[in-house]
Amino acid sequence: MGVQLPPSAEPAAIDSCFIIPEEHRPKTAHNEYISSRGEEVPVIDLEHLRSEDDGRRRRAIAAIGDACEHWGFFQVTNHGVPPALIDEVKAQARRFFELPLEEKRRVRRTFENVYGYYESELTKNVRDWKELFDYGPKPRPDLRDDAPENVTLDGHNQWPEAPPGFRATMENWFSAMERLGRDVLHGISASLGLPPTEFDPHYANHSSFVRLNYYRPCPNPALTLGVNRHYDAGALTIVGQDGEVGGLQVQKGGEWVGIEPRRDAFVINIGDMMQVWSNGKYKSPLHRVVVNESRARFSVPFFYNPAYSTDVAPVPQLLSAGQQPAYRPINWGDFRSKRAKGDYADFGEEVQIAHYAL
Ligand SMILES: O=C(O)CCC(=O)C(=O)O
Ligand SMILES: [Fe+2]
Repeated sequence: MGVQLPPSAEPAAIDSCFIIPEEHRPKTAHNEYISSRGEEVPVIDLEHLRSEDDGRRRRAIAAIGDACEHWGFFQVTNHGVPPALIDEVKAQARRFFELPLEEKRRVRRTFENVYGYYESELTKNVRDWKELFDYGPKPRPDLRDDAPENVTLDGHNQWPEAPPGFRATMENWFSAMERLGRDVLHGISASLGLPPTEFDPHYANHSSFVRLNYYRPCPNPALTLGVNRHYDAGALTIVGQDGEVGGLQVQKGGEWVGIEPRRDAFVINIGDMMQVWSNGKYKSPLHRVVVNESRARFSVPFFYNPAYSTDVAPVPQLLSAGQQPAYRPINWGDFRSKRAKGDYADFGEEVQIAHYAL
């Protein structure tokens, strides 16, 4: 006798534009955070980086190096970002994403201006199960957002009228992320055996931006992804995670491992440009976001990237005598614009750093 499933056990239908090919569908749930080998993404106390105690500082730097080599991901605690600001950003983002669609579309991003609201980002040419809002630096805060001085290669910031105070909160957040980005970058640089300030000259006119991500509950999370598998193109990403709802996963040893959401931590991952600078010692990790049936998830990555004019190449001091660089120089602005095109439409294979390997 056949077993009759109750109707509620039938998988719910979702629009086909969100459905990803069978072999890339998620098998690891949003709330699994330990690998089959019992490993977890390392957590590093940033306080130790500021310590007067040499031994402590060296151990923290070594832990960063180890995490960058073996995971490409780590979490940082004692990061110095005020908890009240973190709560405010989450509350403002939630208020914004809960606005009616027509309201959000008033600040919709366009092909010419990547900043603003977007509800249909494509990663690997499938639609991601999420909404986002991007904004970037404002070199001249005293001038209008669309003044020529504030228009970059990416466009200019567009701010919604509601919720009240949204813009001020997000501008404070940008400054807090610049400070944290610099601290983490110094730690990573030191972990490579370089002066902590090695990369600072490339950051005078940095091209960093903030993304607010909102992942609604999904009736069939097994068929889709919040963000499909990808490498971050830039140097360094700092992710403020939803303190409760997990979903971010990194691939390690052929297995997808979830990153535990912690209220007291930021998630750091390195990107393609750091892989090139380190001559492949540090690996830009493949990662993705899975969604779930019952709870919305919020995240706020800060992509801490060098100036667009930067030619990124393996740092010569990291090459031992006679060793050849593994990559030819990559102009960051050029690489970024090629990669970004894949966000809008199917332009065929996305540009990857493998194309620059020597
Ligand atoms: O939502 C997250 O935790 C991370 C999203 C992500 O990987 C990205 O936006 O590049
Ligand atoms: Fe990412």
